[in-house]
Amino acid sequence: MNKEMQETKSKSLEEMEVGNEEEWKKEEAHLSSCEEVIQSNIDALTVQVQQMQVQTKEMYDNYRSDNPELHNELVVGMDLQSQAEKSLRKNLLAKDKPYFGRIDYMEHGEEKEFSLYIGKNGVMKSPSELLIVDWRAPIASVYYDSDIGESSYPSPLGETIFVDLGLKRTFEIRKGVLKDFYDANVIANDEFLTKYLGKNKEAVLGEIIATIQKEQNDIIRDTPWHNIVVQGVAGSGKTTVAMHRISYILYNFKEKFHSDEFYIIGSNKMLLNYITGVLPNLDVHNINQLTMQEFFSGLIEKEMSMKKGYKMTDAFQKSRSNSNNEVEAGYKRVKGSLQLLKALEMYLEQYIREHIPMKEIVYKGKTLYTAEEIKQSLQTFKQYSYQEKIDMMNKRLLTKIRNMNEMLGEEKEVIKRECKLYKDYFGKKNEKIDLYRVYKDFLEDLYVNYDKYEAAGIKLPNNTEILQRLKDTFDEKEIDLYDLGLIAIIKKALRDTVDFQYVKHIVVDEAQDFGVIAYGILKRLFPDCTFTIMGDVSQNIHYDTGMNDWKELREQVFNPDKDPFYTLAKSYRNTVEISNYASQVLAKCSFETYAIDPVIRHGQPVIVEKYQDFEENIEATVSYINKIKAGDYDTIAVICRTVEETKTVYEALKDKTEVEPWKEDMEELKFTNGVMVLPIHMTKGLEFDTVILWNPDTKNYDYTDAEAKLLYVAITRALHELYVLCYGELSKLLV
Ligand SMILES: Nc1ncnc2c1ncn2[C@@H]1O[C@H](COP(=O)(O)OP(=O)(O)OP(=O)(O)O)[C@@H](O)[C@H]1O
Repeated sequence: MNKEMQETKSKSLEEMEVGNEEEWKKEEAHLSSCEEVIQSNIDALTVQVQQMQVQTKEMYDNYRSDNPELHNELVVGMDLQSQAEKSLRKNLLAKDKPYFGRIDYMEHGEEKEFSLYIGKNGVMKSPSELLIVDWRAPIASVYYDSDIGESSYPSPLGETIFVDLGLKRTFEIRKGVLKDFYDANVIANDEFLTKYLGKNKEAVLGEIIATIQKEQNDIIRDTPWHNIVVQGVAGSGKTTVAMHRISYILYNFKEKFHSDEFYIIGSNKMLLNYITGVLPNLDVHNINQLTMQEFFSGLIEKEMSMKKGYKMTDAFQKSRSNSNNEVEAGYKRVKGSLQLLKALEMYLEQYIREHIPMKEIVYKGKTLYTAEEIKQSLQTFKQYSYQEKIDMMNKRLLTKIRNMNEMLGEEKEVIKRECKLYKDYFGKKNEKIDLYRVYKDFLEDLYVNYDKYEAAGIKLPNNTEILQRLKDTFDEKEIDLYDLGLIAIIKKALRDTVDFQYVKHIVVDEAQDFGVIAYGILKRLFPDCTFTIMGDVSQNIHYDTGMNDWKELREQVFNPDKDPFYTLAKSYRNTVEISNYASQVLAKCSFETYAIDPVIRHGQPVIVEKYQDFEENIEATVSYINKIKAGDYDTIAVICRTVEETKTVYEALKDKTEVEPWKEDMEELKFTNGVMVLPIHMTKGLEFDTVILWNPDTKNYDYTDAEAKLLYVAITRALHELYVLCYGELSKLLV
């Protein structure tokens, strides 16, 4: 929809909705009374904060570490100051747009109707009187969950409170002026959403607090005490919902969850920057955001020194995502499979058994430990690493030796000497375990002793070429994120467990792109951490390694009885025309797909054009880009199949029209307004006003499930317009 259409649309809505002049006046009066309160809060808090800053400075200047009273005063003073600053910040944020929603409701059994205004931030009129309720508060759930009539919400104490919802109103307020409002019983949901979705796209993910839908609200407000897995079609709001969920959790569970214990994991930096850009707006600060590769390598930081000469491989740089070569495909599948993790765990158990002496310890004629007791002790220290086990067992043994010698009345010197003899009995303190070496040995063992793993029920491919490829790749010092994750497993099992205690919640976006093994590894490394997993198996761009269904993750990594699985079918991003075009691609696949239910928002038809050759295709691309730029849209992507093709197209375009500069290291790319020429895998999770799909011909996209997933990703990046410009024979997936 162009700007003109948008304006006509909102005008007609205004006419429909603002019939009731009296209501309009009341709302205007309410808004200005709120604004007055907010302004007076701001004035009072500004003074308060200034005074507190002076007091805190004084306390600092007079601080003496030997005066505990002064210390306490300083701590309390700083706490009060930060609360006042926070309050001031909230009021300042509320100034231009104090609220977006209102609910009128009556609790069952009560006679009084309450009217609550809901905003991005809660604002108090006085210490005991609420002016605006925060969207994350339990009662605000009613706004998102229900239409007019019966509804309920969970009280902070966990009981369900039933209410009758009499009014649900959404406001449009700009710079403190009421522009419009809509009542839920008057305007159809899709029509209402269309107003929000027709807008141009900035190169940042937006917040949706005014229009969160019930099925999204359920996910946002689900407890952080268990894991959740969300399958949502392209554009169904997975990423947006995940960011709002973080905000919700940090607001409602502040005692238990702190932002620095939260991790957002994504597939590349550009995506991470794009999605986390919304967080400050949602009152979330100091969250960790990392690619999976960075996350794993951070856990084995010391080992990561490049002096070892290992280089990271990028599946896309090297080859196309689907593999015709059986060994290559098999290799990728093993890399992503839980079986490899199980095999490593079996190897590590064996390693520990072989390295810790298990035989009876007889000392001065007396048995200090039977072999069985040693075995049992190891069992007791199960959650500890090999090194920690050794240290604890050595300590226990030394105590026994010391006690025995003391009982025998030995001299101190003798006892010292005896203890020295046994101090490393179970193994050395700070054993220098080379984690890479252990991993290398494991891969060798897998190759040589395949039968042993098979006998233990571990299902590895019975193909020596694949096992050889596993070991050779690592020998050639090529390493990927799964290797890093497995090395982290070795670190936790053999060296120390302390580095693995500070992660409370992990959110993974585009989760389908990682093999299920990545989640197995994370769960083993952080057993007490919970996960929010967001993905769409139809968008798995690492076909052989990533996940093409959720079964294994749900059943083998998580607990399907405890950890809920959600599906999101409504798609908010694309016009109906683009969404239908994407659905047709999925319909050609053999895998089970999830139905897409687009919000009814129409745009221009998808344009599919055929050209003679590369040059003509470039000319057409330039001409469309110029036309689009002259119009209303700000973000444009030319999406190519591979990195090499992207570079060629970029080189051909750059002198003919303005495009974002090329980056050899794609991790340095930043999502900006303007024209970006990108390979498909870099567009994951992003959205653009307009997409030009570059040459989707039969050579670029075979008629396979893997290629269909790639095309589906590319097509669904477009919000308003899609141009398919091809000079080869159009891929069979698109006809
Ligand atoms: N309830 C909503 N109200 C308004 N806009 C919404 C709503 N939910 C999602 N959107 C919009 O839909 C678009 C897609 O959202 P998002 O990127 O979170 O989807 P996604 O499921 O992660 O997509 P993909 O899997 O294709 O990357 C965004 O522009 C987002 O603002």
